[in-house]
Amino acid sequence: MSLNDIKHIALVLSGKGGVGKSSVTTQLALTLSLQGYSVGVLDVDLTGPSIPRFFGIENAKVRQAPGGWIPVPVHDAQKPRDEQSANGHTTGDGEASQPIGHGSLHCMSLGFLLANRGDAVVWRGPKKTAMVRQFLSDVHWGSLDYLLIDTPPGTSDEHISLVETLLKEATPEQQAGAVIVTTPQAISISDVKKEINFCRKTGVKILGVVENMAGFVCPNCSECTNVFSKGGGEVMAKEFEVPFLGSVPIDPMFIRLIEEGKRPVYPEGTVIDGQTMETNGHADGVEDVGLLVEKYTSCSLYPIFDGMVKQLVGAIET
Ligand SMILES: Nc1ncnc2c1ncn2[C@@H]1O[C@H](COP(=O)(O)OP(=O)(O)OP(=O)(O)O)[C@@H](O)[C@H]1O
Ligand code: SF4
Repeated sequence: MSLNDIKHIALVLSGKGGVGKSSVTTQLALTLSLQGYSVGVLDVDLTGPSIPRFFGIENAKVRQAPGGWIPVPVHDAQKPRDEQSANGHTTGDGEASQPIGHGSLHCMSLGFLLANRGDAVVWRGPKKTAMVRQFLSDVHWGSLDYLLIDTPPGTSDEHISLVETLLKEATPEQQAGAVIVTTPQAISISDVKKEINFCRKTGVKILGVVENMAGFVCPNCSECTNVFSKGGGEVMAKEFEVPFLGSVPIDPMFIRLIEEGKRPVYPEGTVIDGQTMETNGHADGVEDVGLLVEKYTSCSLYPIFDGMVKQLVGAIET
């Protein structure tokens, strides 16, 4: 089975669309890999598979091997985790880790297989469930520390059967639990209450709640203004006795990071601003991993996710 060599599998859930579930999945995955873990991202958000776009690999082609699909590499490991000193990449309390090496990051998404982006939206429940089952059995992930699964937003019966399908394929030891993403607006908060009930009904452990789009980071002075009331996620997490993982503001730089996410294709040895671009060949041609990591770690959201990931890893691995 393709999930055999995966240590921990975590779901990313949201009660409604557009709250930043895919963004949070992308950032958790990038941060985990920058902390040295080998990571896979499975995008089963069949209503709008956006993860390939967020990683800048939407034109990648999935390779078919004799028993299944080969996931698309976002980047390969630069330095295996066991070569990093135990605390060597931590700069101190509250400071983000310095990425002195990183683990591998691979992605599989329905988006790679659809000829037409709107195709999956009109599928009926059983077809979606069959597709998810195939994703779980036919992708060659190899050995992974973490597999993050970006799920479709909602708590309908269809979602319950989808999550049940996911859980059936993983052993209880592999099932780390779910991260719930919300925004500070009341409607989204009430949706997250449904999501908590959903997890309790399906037997999924809740790893914690992330409050996304809590405030706006000014691109001129980096001041963070709370556009909507902030803190609802934390209050609600307390009320339901689930961990609160943190608040993430809107940072326009993150949007640029995605819009400019398409990695330029440099011929070997191209020099830009006095720097020779490093290249490595992948399914989508040649990609510049250094640029992706550099852009990501310079965004104001990176230290927030760095702290969040340490909290999550602590909760999962202890
Ligand atoms: N913290 C943030 N700062 C800046 N932009 C953000 C942030 N979070 C999300 N966005 C932007 O908001 C938009 C919606 O985010 P995203 O696609 O992650 O939401 P979603 O909940 O996965 O949506 P869907 O349900 O459609 O899959 C994206 O364009 C994303 O770039
Ligand atoms: S936060 Fe300050 S610098 Fe930024 S837009 Fe507002 S007034 Fe201008």
